[in-house]
Amino acid sequence: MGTFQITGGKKLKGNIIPQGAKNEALQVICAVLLTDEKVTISNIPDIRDVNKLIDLLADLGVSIQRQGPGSYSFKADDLNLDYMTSPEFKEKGGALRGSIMIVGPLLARFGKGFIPKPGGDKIGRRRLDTHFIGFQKLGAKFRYNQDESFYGVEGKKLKGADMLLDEASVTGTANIIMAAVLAEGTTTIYNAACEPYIQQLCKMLNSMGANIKGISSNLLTIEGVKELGGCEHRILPDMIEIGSWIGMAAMTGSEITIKDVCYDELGVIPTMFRKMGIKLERVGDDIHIPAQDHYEIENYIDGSILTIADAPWPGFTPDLLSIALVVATQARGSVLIHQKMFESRLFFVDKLIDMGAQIILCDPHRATVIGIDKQVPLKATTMTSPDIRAGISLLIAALSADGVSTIHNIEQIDRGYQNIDERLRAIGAEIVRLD
Ligand SMILES: CC(=O)N[C@H]1[C@@H](OP(=O)(O)OP(=O)(O)OC[C@H]2O[C@@H](n3ccc(=O)[nH]c3=O)[C@H](O)[C@@H]2O)O[C@H](CO)[C@@H](O)[C@@H]1O
Ligand SMILES: C=C(OP(=O)(O)O)C(=O)O
Repeated sequence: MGTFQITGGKKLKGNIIPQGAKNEALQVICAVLLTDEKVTISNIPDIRDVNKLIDLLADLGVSIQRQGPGSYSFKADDLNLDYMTSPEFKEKGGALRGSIMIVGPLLARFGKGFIPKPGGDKIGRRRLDTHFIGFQKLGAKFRYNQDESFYGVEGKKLKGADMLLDEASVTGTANIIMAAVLAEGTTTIYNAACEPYIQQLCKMLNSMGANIKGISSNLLTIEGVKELGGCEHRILPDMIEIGSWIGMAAMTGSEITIKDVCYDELGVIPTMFRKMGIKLERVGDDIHIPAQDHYEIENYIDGSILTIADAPWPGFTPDLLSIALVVATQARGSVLIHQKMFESRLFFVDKLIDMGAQIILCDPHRATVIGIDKQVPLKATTMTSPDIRAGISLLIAALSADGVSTIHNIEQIDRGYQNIDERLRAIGAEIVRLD
């Protein structure tokens, strides 16, 4: 279990370049399985989850070449499908959430796809019904081995279908799209997720020869094609990292410029941080956050307390709620944080309370934060990162705190943040990685 030791209270200053988006990378890397031609993807983040997925594809027989930093070419022309029933796959395939998205492409191209129950954060129940109901609508047969928690779908000839998803699942939508692009006929997916990750996947698939319409809406129409070819694709900057750096700048009172953010793809994220009183300026395609001693949370027009709640895109992403929560602890004013999607993502507030934050955990989904307006800094402490976004939130708290904090289980942070200690040291943070 790795550990960070952080000496808090330092002002940070400088530029930070966001990594490529983790959740987009996991989708588009799975999409290389849809063709036997070469697919080159750039801006791939060098993080644990993505590297595990790349390893998994290599084990499946995809030839992978590193073209340069963050750039890989993939050629899925000689796959070993028997690997999917091997004990090794049953162990490795379940190590991350994103691996579930190999099932759609394998089903579409080879008529079968298997996966052990996928991992990812333990942040509440994370069902997979949407994925498998979608595959069944396309004509696949589903089976689930409860003893081994092993999922499988088979179907030699998928047929386009109309479907209304039971929920706008991000990975579920991606999986169904990747199955439908090679199905015979037309598929419509209503209540589709439309996060930038999904939009990027659809654009990539169209450049491979797919025919997807309605991109960026919740109604996708897909005309199946016989085969897909190679392409080149660049991953967007990670919007969750960008939000994390905005929060970090505000909490530590630092002046930071986040470079090349693809601002137009950020949806409500900048607005939400502005509602928390954080000044941020768009400069070209950068975000500049000036040093601020105070920031004040806005109330609603009628004077009532602001709620920050997650929702499927274009709503506020659940992956930034923990960060909004930690930022609120040092704001002037109060806010209700309502994590609607996941039921176990707010328990890390105990640690913030130990550090001196004023938070009332109303129930597993809601926490009221009474900001202390930086009158007293948080106190350093020892903590363990329960999940990726709680982990980064605790790290931000530690950077702002008075004294030396220790965070254990930093593998959770490394899952999604590339070289984080080195990048933060480059802008003045005092953070040491202990093994
Ligand atoms: C690898 C990857 O891409 N992971 C992301 C993906 O996970 P993932 O695709 O696994 O998450 P889903 O979108 O399927 O669902 C997330 C949770 O929200 C609930 N739900 C979902 C949609 C909805 O309309 N109502 C609802 O309540 C689900 O029941 C589930 O508990 O999307 C999540 C939601 O943005 C993000 O937190 C994850 O970072
Ligand atoms: C919950 C997340 O990731 P995963 O779906 O991989 O667990 C996340 O990125 O915040």
